[in-house]
Amino acid sequence: MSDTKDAQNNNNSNANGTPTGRKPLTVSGGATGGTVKQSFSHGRSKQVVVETKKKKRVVVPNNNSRPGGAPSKGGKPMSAAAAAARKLGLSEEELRARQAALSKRKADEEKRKAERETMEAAQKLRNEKAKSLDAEAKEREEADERRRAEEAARKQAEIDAREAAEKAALEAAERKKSGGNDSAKAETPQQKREKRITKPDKPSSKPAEIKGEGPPPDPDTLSELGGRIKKARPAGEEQGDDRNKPAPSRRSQPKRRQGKLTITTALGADEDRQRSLASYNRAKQKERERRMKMGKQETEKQSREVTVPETITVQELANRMKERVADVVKFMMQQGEMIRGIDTLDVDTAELIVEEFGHTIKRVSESDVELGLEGPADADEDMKERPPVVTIMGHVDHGKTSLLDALRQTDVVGGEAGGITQHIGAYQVKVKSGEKITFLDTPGHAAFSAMRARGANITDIVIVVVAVDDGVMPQTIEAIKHAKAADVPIIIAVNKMDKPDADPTKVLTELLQYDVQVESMGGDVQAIHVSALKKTGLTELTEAISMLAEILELKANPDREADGTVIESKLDKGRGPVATVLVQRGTLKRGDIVVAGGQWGKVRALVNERNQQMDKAGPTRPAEILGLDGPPSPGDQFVVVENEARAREITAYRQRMIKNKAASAPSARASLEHMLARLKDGVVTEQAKEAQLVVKGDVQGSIEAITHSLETLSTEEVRARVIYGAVGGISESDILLAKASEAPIIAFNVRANKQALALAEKEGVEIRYYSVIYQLIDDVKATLSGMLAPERRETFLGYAKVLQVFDISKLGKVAGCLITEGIVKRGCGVRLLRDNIVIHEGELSTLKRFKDEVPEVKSGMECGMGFIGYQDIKKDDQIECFKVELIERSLA
Ligand SMILES: Nc1nc2c(ncn2[C@@H]2O[C@H](COP(=O)(O)OP(=O)(O)OP(=O)(O)O)[C@@H](O)[C@H]2O)c(=O)[nH]1
Repeated sequence: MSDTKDAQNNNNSNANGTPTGRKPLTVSGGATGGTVKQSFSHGRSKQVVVETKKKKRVVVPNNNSRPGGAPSKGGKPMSAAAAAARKLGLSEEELRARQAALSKRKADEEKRKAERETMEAAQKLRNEKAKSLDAEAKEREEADERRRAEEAARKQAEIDAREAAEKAALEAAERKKSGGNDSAKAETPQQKREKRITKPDKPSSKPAEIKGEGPPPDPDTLSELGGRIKKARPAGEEQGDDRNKPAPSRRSQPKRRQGKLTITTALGADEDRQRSLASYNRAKQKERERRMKMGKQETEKQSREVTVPETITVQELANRMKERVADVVKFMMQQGEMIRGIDTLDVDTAELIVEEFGHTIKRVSESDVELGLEGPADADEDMKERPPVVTIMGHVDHGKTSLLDALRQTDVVGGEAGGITQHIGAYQVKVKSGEKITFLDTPGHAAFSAMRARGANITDIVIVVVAVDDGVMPQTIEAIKHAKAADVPIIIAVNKMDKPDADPTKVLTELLQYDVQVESMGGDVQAIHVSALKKTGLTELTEAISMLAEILELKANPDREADGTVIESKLDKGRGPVATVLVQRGTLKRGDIVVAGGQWGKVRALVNERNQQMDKAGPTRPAEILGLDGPPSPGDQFVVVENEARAREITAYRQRMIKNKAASAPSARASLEHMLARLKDGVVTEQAKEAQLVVKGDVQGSIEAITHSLETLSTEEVRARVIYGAVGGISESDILLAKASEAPIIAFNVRANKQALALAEKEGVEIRYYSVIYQLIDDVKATLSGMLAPERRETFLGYAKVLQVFDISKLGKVAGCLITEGIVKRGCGVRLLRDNIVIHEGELSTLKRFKDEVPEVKSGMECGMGFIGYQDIKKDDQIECFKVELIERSLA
């Protein structure tokens, strides 16, 4: 390896002649090459090519040698840059590059700095701008606050000034009254000032006047005006009246500068403001009171014509006057009357109030709502023929129902449409001649007489059915009376003519007694012999009806709003309230708004006796109507009205009337008049016992019949009263009502629903079910009999004479007696007689023979007798002993 070293040494000396002690590094790159002879053992050698790689040179600062160690060309002196570069151990280019880089960096830094400064300046500018905006907003706010405060103060000043004016005016008036003209002349300057201040018409200018004219108000005036005149100043300032503007007070000046009005300053620090707002409220209140007092004089107030019925609530009256209820109540309080909004006023009191509030009253009757309900009368030319309405009456079992059934079958339409299927209280048949007849299907029992009477009133013809075998009976006579009272012509139907030995002449002769003279006997009453069973004489009967109808010239105007009468009503489970009505005038149409008694509704459906839907029903057409809000009462009038509002108004009035009637009913019984009447009749004045009942029935007619029958059961001692009677099944509300009144429920052909049953069981309400009216009446009769006070029957037992009176510590006074007559029994009734005068009546407490209590003591024996709660027994007193029995009574 020594060869290699040599070669290197050669290379070193060749490249650089300077003795550096180490091999100089060459700048010029690239590999330098050469060959070396390499000797091996055994004398062998080899030429080896040596390649030298250029290495990176490490620059030592104080090393002056250049890379490669080459001196400058030609030995010329180096430039300053070169020297510097050399000094740094860099080439001139490197130095220049380095310097350029340095100067570039410096320039960049300066540029960035400049940018930063610009941005900072812009930010600063923005901040300043925002600050100034904030300040402006603040200023604006402060200005607004100030304006508001000044406005409030100005308003306050106006109010104060007005008050002062009123006061001054009042005082002036008083002075005028008391002192006449002299006092007016002797007006003090202060009064004059006050007058000026309170000029009423220009309130806005008043504060200015206060300051602008005359001397400042003296302290007395200020105190009279509540010291508020001073506050008018800000208003004057606002108006720009600077002439007499006082120098702003020191107090107010800094406040303005303080800027924004805070809650603290408003509530605490600013006493002026607080006082001002409070007094503003007071002034407002005063103003209201003044308006209330001087309501009549208010020029802007509208005077109204107030419609007032006989009674009106305070609330309603206030509404109609367009006044506040509180004002009306206040006014009445001033009159010494404490009333509330819900209280009812009579028309005279209402008039007083109405006039006080500056209105005029128009007195009306409450029933005026019904005015014009029936519509105008029909003109003759509008009248058209209508079918007759026929009612069948007669005595029980004379064949009314059978005859109605037979007549129903005469209907020629019936065959085609399946016949009359519904029992709806009224139906129309078309007889062979093509004429129509409407029959009212009224039951014949006496209990239904009230309904029958109504039937007679709406009917054109009455058919009195008399069974040929039975003749004229009480209800036959009643039927004739009803028909005559209603001035309705009669047709006599002598029924059961199929019976053997039928003698109609006997019946017709009998009728003469009741002022019914048939044609065959020279009268004008038609008598037809019929057999409902055999269906004979029916054509003759319908012909007689048609003939009579022709004579009666029955007409009605079909082209108008319908009205008529309710024949029957019920609460149908599926269909709701259903009313059978008979149209008497006009034509009832589906969709019409109908008022029927206290109920109203829109006719949802019209159904005929064949259960067919109809679009309309003309005069004397019976129809069931659906859509009412409740079942009306039989006999109620129905009428078609123009709109729902009218319907509501009328029904509300009618319901009120019904309620009033119900409310006044019990008090009428307990009235003085009633009591006097009873005394006159020699009736005992003891309060009658009352059996209260809740009646639920299938149809309204049954309810009426039951109520009527029960009323007839009542005596002076006991009375049955139906507190509630309604159509429909028994509901929970019925049970609750019955429970509240401790009344049993009478269910006629109706049942209770599941919930009602459970409730009845829970509440212990008794429900009695009936389907026969007689049974119901008998049951109630038995109940009433039970309520009758039992008869007290007294039986004489014996007499005892007091021989001696003992005072026994535990028993009190005990009389040692001798039984002079009859027998004395333990616990019997006793009367203590002294000189034949009854001084005590009571019961025996003890009856002893010697020391033992005994059940009885007979005549001639001695015994000890003590009285319950009575001690005043004396020697020689007589004791009458008697037995009392209570005997049950029953209604006749
Ligand atoms: N022989 C005969 N019996 C008749 C005739 N009409 C009715 N009856 C019978 O008389 C009885 C009573 O008949 P109804 O039609 O129920 O008599 P009503 O007047 O309607 O009876 P109430 O509804 O209870 O008032 C029944 O048994 C009928 O069969 C008739 O023309 N001839």
